[in-house]
Amino acid sequence: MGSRYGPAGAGKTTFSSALIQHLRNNKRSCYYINLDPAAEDFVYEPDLDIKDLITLEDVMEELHLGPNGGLIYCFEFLLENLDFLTDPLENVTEEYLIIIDMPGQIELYTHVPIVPSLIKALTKGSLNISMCAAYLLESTFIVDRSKFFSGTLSAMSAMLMMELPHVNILSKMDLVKGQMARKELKRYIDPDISLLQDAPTSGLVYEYKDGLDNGDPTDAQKVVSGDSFAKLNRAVGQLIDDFSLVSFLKLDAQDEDSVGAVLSYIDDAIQFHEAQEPREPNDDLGDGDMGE
Ligand SMILES: Nc1nc2c(ncn2[C@@H]2O[C@H](COP(=O)(O)OP(=O)(O)OP(=O)(O)O)[C@@H](O)[C@H]2O)c(=O)[nH]1
Repeated sequence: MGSRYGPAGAGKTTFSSALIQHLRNNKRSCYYINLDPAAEDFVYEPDLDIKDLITLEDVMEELHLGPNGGLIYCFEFLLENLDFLTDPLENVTEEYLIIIDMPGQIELYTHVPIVPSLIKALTKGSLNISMCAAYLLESTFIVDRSKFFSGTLSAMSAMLMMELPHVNILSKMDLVKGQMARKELKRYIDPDISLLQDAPTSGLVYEYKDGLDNGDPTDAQKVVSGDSFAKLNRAVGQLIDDFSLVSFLKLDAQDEDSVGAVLSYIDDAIQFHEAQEPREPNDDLGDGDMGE
């Protein structure tokens, strides 16, 4: 099973459609699930759509919630009604690739334990599905290095939270192809932290009295610029380098070879995961416990 997520507009739904087309062309079965309660236009109608359970529009209107609060509510509701998702999946056999298209809001993967609970429901128990997460970051972020590294950090944070085989993808490669030398592009595919160290150090960092951040910059005891940013960039770069976890696959959703290449990485990640010894369940650990 592949689950697609990443920032809004990164190309998740387009990739899902391209993947379905590719699977069809290669006579492979797939089962397409939409878990974005605000998604509307689909090239391929989902086999299962969260909107048949709950829609973001209804939640925002009836509960007077904003889009982010509404989205969290929709997912909490889904967790309370998990049969909606798990019952149909009981009948989906192993040869199917299940594609789950997820909403773009990154909060869902980094701030609240909703997605890990969902993953647990699908990977454990009678379903026992082998999952792989695919994180899409738009390649045009490359033009702004800070934005690119911020996306890289989000990918890392989500990887740690989800604890799944994970592929990171730079989407919309057709938009940057030809605009950047291959050698330069390679520095983003396997992030080269010196890119971050070279990043501009303009901007301000505020330090608050007694470390108290009341959100009001006028209270700042000391305003630091330049050097502090350079130091922060170095520390963040070191963190990314130390983990050595983040590298990107290139995707142009309009190019079938590119879609096929990404899919083969996803297949490999799933197979590799399946070949691993199943982890012993540890019932002593609560849901919030990160384990070892
Ligand atoms: N040039 C180019 N455009 C793309 C590609 N993939 C997606 N797009 C465009 O990017 C826009 C957003 O794509 P979506 O697939 O809707 O992105 P998403 O991540 O599902 O968006 P949300 O569901 O809003 O989070 C659309 O206009 C797509 O046509 C690509 O590989 N190349």
